[in-house]
Amino acid sequence: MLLTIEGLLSTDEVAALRDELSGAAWKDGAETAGTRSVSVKQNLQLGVTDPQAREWGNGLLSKLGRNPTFISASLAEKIFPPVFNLYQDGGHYGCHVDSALMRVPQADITIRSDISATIFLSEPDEYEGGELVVETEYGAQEVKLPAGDIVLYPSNSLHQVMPVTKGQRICAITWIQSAVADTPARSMLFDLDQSIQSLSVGRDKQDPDVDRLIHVYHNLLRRWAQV
Ligand SMILES: O=C(O)CCC(=O)C(=O)O
Ligand SMILES: [Fe+2]
Repeated sequence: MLLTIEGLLSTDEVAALRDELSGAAWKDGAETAGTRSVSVKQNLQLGVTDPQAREWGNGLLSKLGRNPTFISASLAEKIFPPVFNLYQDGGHYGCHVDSALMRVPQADITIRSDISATIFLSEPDEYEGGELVVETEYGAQEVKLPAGDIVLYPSNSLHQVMPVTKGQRICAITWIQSAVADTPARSMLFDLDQSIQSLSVGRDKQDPDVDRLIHVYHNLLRRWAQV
């Protein structure tokens, strides 16, 4: 499931974050690449060990934690502290799948990456190239979203960031361990939840049909969730 959520951050929130990031001490992203992906990764990064990045990342985590679509789609159990990426001068990230297990530095936590997420912090007209290309069961999909939007995709999908040939592409990325690791199961739960939400509108609070669907939702979640 490849899902985009519009307006996770408002225009003002993006502007404030961009302002802070403009003075940040960016590091070579190759330092944090896995042994194989190091050969395909060319960007600048602000990692979890940077106290300021940690603080800005926490701001993003609280936005995610309050977004109903994100909550319903991800069923997040654990979220990796967001990392900030900057691509420029041909910077790119070649085709890869994300590492399955990610240890959170300075914390005794390991996260299994079920879902990968990119929060776009540059407007599409600020840079050329830089599309996030994700292989899906229906073929490759190119993603280049307005600043403040987020895309979620399964971490086991092959994906790449095309070279940024002009301007700068700044984004935040994170990985989510979901209570439901299986993508098709999680996707069905999301569809069911979305339908329950829209069917509930204008109906009695105790509508028996909506109630039955809610019971089905929870009983499927009980069957599939691992916590
Ligand atoms: O910048 C992006 O949109 C994704 C980057 C990526 O795939 C990664 O850092 O693993
Ligand atoms: Fe990736």
